[in-house]
Amino acid sequence: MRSFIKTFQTHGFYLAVGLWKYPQAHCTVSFRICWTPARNSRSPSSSFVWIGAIERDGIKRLVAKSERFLCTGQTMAIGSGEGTNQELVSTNLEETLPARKLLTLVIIHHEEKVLLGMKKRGFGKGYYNGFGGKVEKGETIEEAAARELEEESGVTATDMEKRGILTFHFDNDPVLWEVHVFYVTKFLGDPYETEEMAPSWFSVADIPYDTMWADDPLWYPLLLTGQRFKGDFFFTNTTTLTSHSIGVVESVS
Ligand SMILES: Nc1ncnc2c1[nH]c(=O)n2[C@H]1C[C@H](O)[C@@H](COP(=O)(O)OP(=O)(O)OP(=O)(O)O)O1
Repeated sequence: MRSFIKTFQTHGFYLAVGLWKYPQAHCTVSFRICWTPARNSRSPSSSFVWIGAIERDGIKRLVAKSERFLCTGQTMAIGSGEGTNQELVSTNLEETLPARKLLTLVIIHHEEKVLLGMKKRGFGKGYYNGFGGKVEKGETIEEAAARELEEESGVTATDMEKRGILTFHFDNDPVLWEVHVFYVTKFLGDPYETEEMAPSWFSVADIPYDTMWADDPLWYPLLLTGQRFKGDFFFTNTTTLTSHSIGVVESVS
């Protein structure tokens, strides 16, 4: 986290600005407060108080309106203000963040080979991919990853490790897809074809990127060489990758 708070005095007003950056959460929180000091305890000053904003994934939302307050010595009373903040979206921080759907993706790398499944139905049909799906209510991301792997390939992971977080942005869907990528080298059972996936082993040199999601060649090499990573991928028409950013990170949480 990076942060700063600064105060200024100008034309009889005080101004405080603060900024907190949370790079891992792609998030910046800022505020501005402007006030006039009380001249004495019987002569309260009034002013406008703060504007708060949160910026996430490049989208800035204002989350607090200006309010008038009265300040007498140590006592501050917040009253209804004349906020002129036209861009106000909500005073509830949670409501201002873009909605996210959580998904999992498990890649098995065993004896120099990678297990991929041909998706037989639904989203991504016709692509080879790892095994995974949506996190359901009441389960952790790790539980969802283990469940989806078993449901789609029939195998049980015994050394699952989270290695990456991929965020997918679609031009036709305001909801961001946050995919948590897990790496597995040990498992129980033999993979078999299920209703959703037909599994096959590929040597690393023969990974069929031509029949995979367009982002895959950008991060599989990181995954398969032991790195941790975070990336953002922007798609139009669901499958056309138009831009991306990806970085190696020390830890993924
Ligand atoms: N662009 C990209 N690259 C790599 N992997 C993925 C994407 N987009 C994705 O959605 N995925 C992954 C993430 C998930 O593992 C699957 C999609 O999950 P889905 O099959 O829709 O989820 P389920 O819960 O299994 O769905 P149901 O069919 O059961 O409704 O692809």
